[in-house]
Amino acid sequence: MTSVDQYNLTTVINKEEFKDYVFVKELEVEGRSLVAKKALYPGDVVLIEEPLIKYDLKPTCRSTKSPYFSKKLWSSLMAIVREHEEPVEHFDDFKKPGKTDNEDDDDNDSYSGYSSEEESEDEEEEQDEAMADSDFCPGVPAAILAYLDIHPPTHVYSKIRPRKSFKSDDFDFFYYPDPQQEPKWADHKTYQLVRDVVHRVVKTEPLFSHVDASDLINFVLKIYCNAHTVALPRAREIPTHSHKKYRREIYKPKFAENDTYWGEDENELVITPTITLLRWGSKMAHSCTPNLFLRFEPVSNAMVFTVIRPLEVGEPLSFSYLPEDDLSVGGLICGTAEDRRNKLEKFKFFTCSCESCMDWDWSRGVLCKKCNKSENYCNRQGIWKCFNCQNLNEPTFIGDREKSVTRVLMGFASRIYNNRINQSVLGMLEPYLFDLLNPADESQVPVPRNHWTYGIIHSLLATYHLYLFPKAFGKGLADRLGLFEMGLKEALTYIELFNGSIVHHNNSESVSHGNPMAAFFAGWRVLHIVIDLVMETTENKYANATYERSDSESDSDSDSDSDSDSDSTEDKATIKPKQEEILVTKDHEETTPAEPELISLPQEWIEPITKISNIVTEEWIPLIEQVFKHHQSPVVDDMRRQIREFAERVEKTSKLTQN
Ligand SMILES: C[S@@+](CC[C@H](N)C(=O)[O-])C[C@H]1O[C@@H](n2cnc3c(N)ncnc32)[C@H](O)[C@@H]1O
Repeated sequence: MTSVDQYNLTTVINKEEFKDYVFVKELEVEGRSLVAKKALYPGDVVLIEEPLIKYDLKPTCRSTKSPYFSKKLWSSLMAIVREHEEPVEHFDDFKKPGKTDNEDDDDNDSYSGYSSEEESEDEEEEQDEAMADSDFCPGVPAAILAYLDIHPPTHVYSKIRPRKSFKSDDFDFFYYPDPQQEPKWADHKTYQLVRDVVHRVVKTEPLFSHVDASDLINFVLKIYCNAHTVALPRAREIPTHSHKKYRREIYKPKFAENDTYWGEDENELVITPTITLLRWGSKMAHSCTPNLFLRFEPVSNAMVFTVIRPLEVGEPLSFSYLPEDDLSVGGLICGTAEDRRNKLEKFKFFTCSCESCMDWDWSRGVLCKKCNKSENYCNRQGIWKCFNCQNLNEPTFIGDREKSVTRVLMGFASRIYNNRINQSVLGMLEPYLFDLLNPADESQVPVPRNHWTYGIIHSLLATYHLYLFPKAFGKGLADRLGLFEMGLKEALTYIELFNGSIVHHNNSESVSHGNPMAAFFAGWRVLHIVIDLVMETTENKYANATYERSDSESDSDSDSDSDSDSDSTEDKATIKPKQEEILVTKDHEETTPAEPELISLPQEWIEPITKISNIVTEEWIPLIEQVFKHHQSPVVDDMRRQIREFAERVEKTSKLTQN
């Protein structure tokens, strides 16, 4: 074991704690890694580090961040990479319920009820996007462009001042697959792609004529093996209702000082992906159930690594190299262990041997053909076993069915959460998702309860019933159709499934921990919709209202108000809450909403909402409070405050109903 102060610590901001908390150790499988020097506890911040290099993954103009960017060069780099890479499957390809992969979808318009003009514009947009992003685009072009920051082409752009000057050995500290050391890498497809692309770029692009091809190949490989992708928020939209507005008012000044990269409300953020390479952050092993949580703070320009579960002396520190979001297959939330391993082998050059990958794949429970329970799991060797009847039999669902369910779900999720939902997708969503759970075609296997896709189906259904449908067709109609009750039960199913990861597996056969932070942030997507709905529904928004009437209005309009149609009524008439009763203006323009008059929740909502509230307050809040106890985040503080207000509101309004 070696002390970290034997090495260069210039990029480390919390040097004292870092030296006190970790050692460098050569591990048998993971190689050089950081291990705990003393017992560590949730909330301990082991490393705060500035990146050695940071650049845009998708540069769009010449800027201080991308001084060598030009549209021509970028298109040329993208075209070279695409020429060398294999075509990839995209998830946005929908088929109707009951249709097989090979059937034509030419009656799509009559099914969705939308014009073909609108449809074809969407298709064009999608094709553009599919062209723009592929497995190695824009990753490889962006890394190649970033290399010019380190080795500037002085012969062409003598006027561009380098952003930062690098020492000749700055990049020696990073692992990369080197075929000269280990000949097996010469056959790795990603290695071959990078090698061929770089040779072509150096040969054909004048800006790269001074570049040593093998140094650039190594640099791109070091980026792939060691760098982090950080999604920074770029712009924020105006909040829509007073509760959100109030939240934003208190949140805005803090946000300007400090920020985290996973954002507050994905629907309101435009994200710009940034690549960062950290000298020490890159020395931690990967785990699919990591013991550290990683976030970026733009103001201090630093990555922060926080402990999320207790670590014993000598235990390796780990974080996830894989995406933690709920949109990427092969990340911590979506996909199977096999998907994760394939991704790590392709992009990170290793076969994962973390505790989760050595365990049974608990995210992939499929139906046992013998006992018909979704308790059949697979191990690393591809052996299936039923944990209910112990049978080692051939399971159902895996193969084409699993692939097509995955493709459909990720297609919907990507459209919904990237704000690319049109009316055609909106029309398909519910029948499609219901069909996955109860297929009209009896030869199709329903999605099993213990398969990861079951949770995603419920998150999408909850989003549809609680948010998308009411937004498109009105809350009154959603209420009359009982969609809120349905959506709340779906939200509960989703949150209960994630709670399994928050408190980790208690199955006696399991050796792996869960993914509490990833589960918390993915769960938030649905939780915040539930919170907004409950807060809005339990406030009497007409309590302090005045009724203003314009002269032109006829008397017959006056009786048109009813609870269930409140949205449309609000549009037509002029019922306005009194401004001064909503916002109490204080000396320094600080605004506080007036105490709302509370109204009861509908009786049928109470059970699912109370269960959701109990889970998040008893399990999630203590976890978040521990993890952020030494290093606060305004984004998480705000989430926590919202959860507390929600729990209080649920308690108060459930009593109202009981009275
Ligand atoms: C970012 S580097 C980690 C530091 C590296 N060991 C070094 O010496 O610089 C990633 C490499 O560490 C090893 N590694 C990290 N996590 C691993 C895991 N869970 N299973 C197997 N190898 C792992 C792999 O060799 C991988 O390519």
